[in-house]
Amino acid sequence: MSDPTAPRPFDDIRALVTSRPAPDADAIAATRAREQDLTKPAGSLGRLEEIAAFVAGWQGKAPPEVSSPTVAVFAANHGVADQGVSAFPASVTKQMVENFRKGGAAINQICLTNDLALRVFELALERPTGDILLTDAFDSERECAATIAYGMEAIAGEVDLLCLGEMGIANTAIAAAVLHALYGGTADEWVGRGTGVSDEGLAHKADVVGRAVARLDGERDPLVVLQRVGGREIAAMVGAILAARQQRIPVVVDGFVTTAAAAVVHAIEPDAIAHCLFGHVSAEKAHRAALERLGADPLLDLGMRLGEGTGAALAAGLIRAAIQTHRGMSTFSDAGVAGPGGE
Ligand SMILES: O=C(O)c1ccc[n+]([C@@H]2O[C@H](COP(=O)([O-])O)[C@@H](O)[C@H]2O)c1
Ligand SMILES: Cc1cc2nc[nH]c2cc1C
Repeated sequence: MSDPTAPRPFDDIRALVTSRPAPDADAIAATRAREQDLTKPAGSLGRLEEIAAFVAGWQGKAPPEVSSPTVAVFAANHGVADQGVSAFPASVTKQMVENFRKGGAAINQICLTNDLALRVFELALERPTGDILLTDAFDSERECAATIAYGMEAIAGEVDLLCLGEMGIANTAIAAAVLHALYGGTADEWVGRGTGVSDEGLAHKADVVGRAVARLDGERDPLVVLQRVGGREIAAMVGAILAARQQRIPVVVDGFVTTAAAAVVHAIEPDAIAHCLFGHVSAEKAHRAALERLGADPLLDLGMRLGEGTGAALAAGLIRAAIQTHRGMSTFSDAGVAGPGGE
């Protein structure tokens, strides 16, 4: 028998979603008005113009400003790696974290290119979550909620644009399980090659994910799905997305695995990811289908499938350009340039 007086940590998370702030309509209107006066034909910067208004709305600031953009990478290990669902051994997660710290990974170079701060969060790598084929990932609601709360640290200090990424061998199987549990269909539809499994490996991965999700008996509560077939980096990214919303910080989501975190939040309340931009569509097979479920239109499509926040960090360069053009360009009258139909 469950104790009806026991604390329900997921209720606190649901309450946080309910109390979310809305974008600032005045800041959006002021940004759109200035955009019309800048020395270019109206609309000619395309999506960059929408991005400037989007950032202004969440920041409640016109003109919008991005001076402390940050990439947060959450690293975790997964018991399901024991089932042979990745092309790489689980030890690579920790080794890549060391590589991030020494500056030798792709994400370090993209952060240098786009002048982004990098924060790496290690989530108990020596203690993988439960193997979802056999048991729940998190032992309890409390442990899952604590990991969500830990992810809220991503925005501590000065952060005005948050790019989210992850590192975790076997986590494309975990992301596929979460999406399969939330959206139904078949496991085949949601699994892809991740780090590069063979045809045979792909069929085995689909079998493992299908059987893991079958354990749920149709359970679709997003936080329960996260607890039972999710993982620590996905839980932490859920927390980061929720905390950023409370602080009105726009978020840039990375690839397939990060999108699974956004999908959990969206399944609680679709509007709760309204402050998120989607950096790219990954080459992981089911990423496009997941983005469609979220109504997301990714900024880039470069055939990347790395994770680490690389797609989000590349897109942050575009977002920086959107803000810089909006802030720095002259108006027609200041520059002495004739406006449409003018002298
Ligand atoms: O997010 C993506 O789009 C993505 C697609 C393929 C691979 N990954 C990365 O590769 C790792 C997971 O792949 P796997 O094959 O071990 O499940 C993990 O570290 C992810 O960051 C990430
Ligand atoms: C080498 C390597 C780097 C990664 N970065 C993100 N996921 C990764 C997986 C592997 C295997």
